Amino acid sequence: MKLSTLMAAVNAGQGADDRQQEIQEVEITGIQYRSDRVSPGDLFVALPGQSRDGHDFVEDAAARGAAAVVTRKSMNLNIPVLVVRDARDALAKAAARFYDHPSEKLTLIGITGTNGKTTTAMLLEHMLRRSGLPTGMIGTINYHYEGKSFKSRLTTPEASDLQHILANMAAAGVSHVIMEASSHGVALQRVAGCRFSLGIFTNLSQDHLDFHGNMEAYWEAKKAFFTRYLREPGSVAVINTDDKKGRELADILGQKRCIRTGLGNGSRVYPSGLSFDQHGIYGRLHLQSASFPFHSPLAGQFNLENILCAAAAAEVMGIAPRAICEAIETFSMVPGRLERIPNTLDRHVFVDFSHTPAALKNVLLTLREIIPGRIICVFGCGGDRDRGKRPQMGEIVARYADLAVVTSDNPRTEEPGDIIVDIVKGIHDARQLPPLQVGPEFEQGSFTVEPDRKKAIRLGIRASHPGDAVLIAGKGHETYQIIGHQTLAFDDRLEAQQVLAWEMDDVADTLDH
Ligand SMILES: CC(=O)N[C@H]1[C@@H](OP(=O)(O)OP(=O)(O)OC[C@H]2O[C@@H](n3ccc(=O)[nH]c3=O)[C@H](O)[C@@H]2O)O[C@H](CO)[C@@H](O)[C@@H]1O[C@H](C)C(=O)N[C@@H](C)C(=O)N[C@H](CCC(=O)O)C(=O)O
Ligand SMILES: Nc1ncnc2c1ncn2[C@@H]1O[C@H](COP(=O)(O)OP(=O)(O)OP(=O)(O)O)[C@@H](O)[C@H]1O
Ligand SMILES: N[C@H](CCC[C@H](N)C(=O)O)C(=O)O
Repeated sequence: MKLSTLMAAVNAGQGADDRQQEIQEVEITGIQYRSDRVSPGDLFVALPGQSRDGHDFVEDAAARGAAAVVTRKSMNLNIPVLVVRDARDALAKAAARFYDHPSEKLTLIGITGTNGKTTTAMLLEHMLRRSGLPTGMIGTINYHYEGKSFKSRLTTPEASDLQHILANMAAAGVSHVIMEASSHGVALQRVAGCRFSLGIFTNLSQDHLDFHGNMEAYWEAKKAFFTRYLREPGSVAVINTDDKKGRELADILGQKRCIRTGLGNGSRVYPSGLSFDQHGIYGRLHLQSASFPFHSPLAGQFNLENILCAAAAAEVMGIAPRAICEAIETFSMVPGRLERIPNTLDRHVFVDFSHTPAALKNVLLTLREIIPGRIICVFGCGGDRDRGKRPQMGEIVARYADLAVVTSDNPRTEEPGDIIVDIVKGIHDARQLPPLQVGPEFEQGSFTVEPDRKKAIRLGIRASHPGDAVLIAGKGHETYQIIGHQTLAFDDRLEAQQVLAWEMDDVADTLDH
């Protein structure tokens, strides 16, 4: 593509360069925002970063063969320099133009909210797929379409990666794409350049304040997805109005543009006759055009909210209510979300991606309702992330679990012990216990600290009795642990399986003797 075409798309001025005609003719063969990934012929867009500035990598990009660069200030280089006011906006617009606006060839559905995005997205995908629609998905666990699956580095990919993925999906014949729109994805304009047909809001609670600074800014980012990016005529918002901020959002968007879901008055998609047990959720689902009985193998009130959002969206996409209810019945699990680790020891061992206070509380309350025995929670909090969550999560576990093992999540560049101290403070506040006691066994107050996650999982499972639940929270589907700058192989599910296998062997040995 000619550079002139992209210049028009991003509305760029030309910095310190008078070779006007020559520049317009430059051929661009790709778009890149990381200098170390530049190939000859690429347009390099220098983004402002949190720790560094893309401007510092412009020369690196040029040395690797970039054909032109987009910057926020004029620079002296021997390749064209296009100056823009907003480099993130330019990246998104240039990529959308370069890949020929793929979102306009697709029905694009964006899901935002603190918790429940992946679950709702996968449920909706299941509903559309069962009805024969060629569907793609972009989210935290991976992105996939037409039998192909790719690792996700981010929940919402950077704008140029996103446009590239969408273009590949459109070229492969995908008609509907469901994507998770994280608050970073909105605030950093990764989704600019996308045309959305439908947006879903699940809920808002504390997370990511390391990035947004305060709840108001976090809320603004979520809201902006609907007010800034869901603006096409005919586009629809599905909103969980059992959530307080959901109600606020529905009021802002107005009756015509949104479908309210939930138990509350005024919901257009709602359940009745509900019951919950170990085998899931039962009831009747009232969609806009019809109602049918349903059973979902998923557990808990929070998953009911995800089901209502996905069902309302599927109906807007033209799926028949009966088919929606049948799809709910056959959707049993999202990897790493209340994923049960099977065993013959009568222990209910679950791995769950709850890494926010609200998620942890909901999951613990759900387990309390469906599990007869005690609840043992093995958990930590991520390093280099919202510190305010830590004492809150400690307090929640102190209140809603019977035993706890406080351990490391992904410490990243923080000292694991410092993160644990923040968590334990919340436990003390809730239980008014004496100062932290570190030890291999459970101390008074029924919690212990074991920074090594492998050992912590072992401790948690070994402390359980038949009928008890062990919730290993925080890392869900993750197959790694980030310690310092290293990403090491680690999977809560495999660790739990190994401990359970040893325990089962011990039982077998005891029976043999
Ligand atoms: C907080 C955040 O989102 N940071 C993103 C940001 O990184 P940054 O500001 O730290 O970048 P930086 O390292 O300072 O570098 C500045 C610029 O120089 C460029 N650079 C840097 C080094 C180099 O050698 N060459 C080069 O060109 C970088 O590409 C970047 O454009 O810009 C980078 C490039 O665009 C992103 O990859 C990076 O995401 C990081 C990896 C990240 O972990 N983000 C997480 C927090 C995130 O976005 N999560 C959300 C939320 C998920 C949820 O809801 O739970 C997600 O959507 O995944
Ligand atoms: N609707 C919900 N409300 C509150 N908690 C939820 C809800 N749905 C799921 N959870 C909890 O949040 C965890 C993460 O769920 P899910 O992956 O669906 O959310 P997400 O928004 O995609 O998360 P992330 O943004 O971190 O990728 C689950 O393991 C569960 O504990
Ligand atoms: N997308 C989220 C996932 C957090 C998962 C948790 N295991 C952690 O590392 O804090 C983040 O990067 O903040």
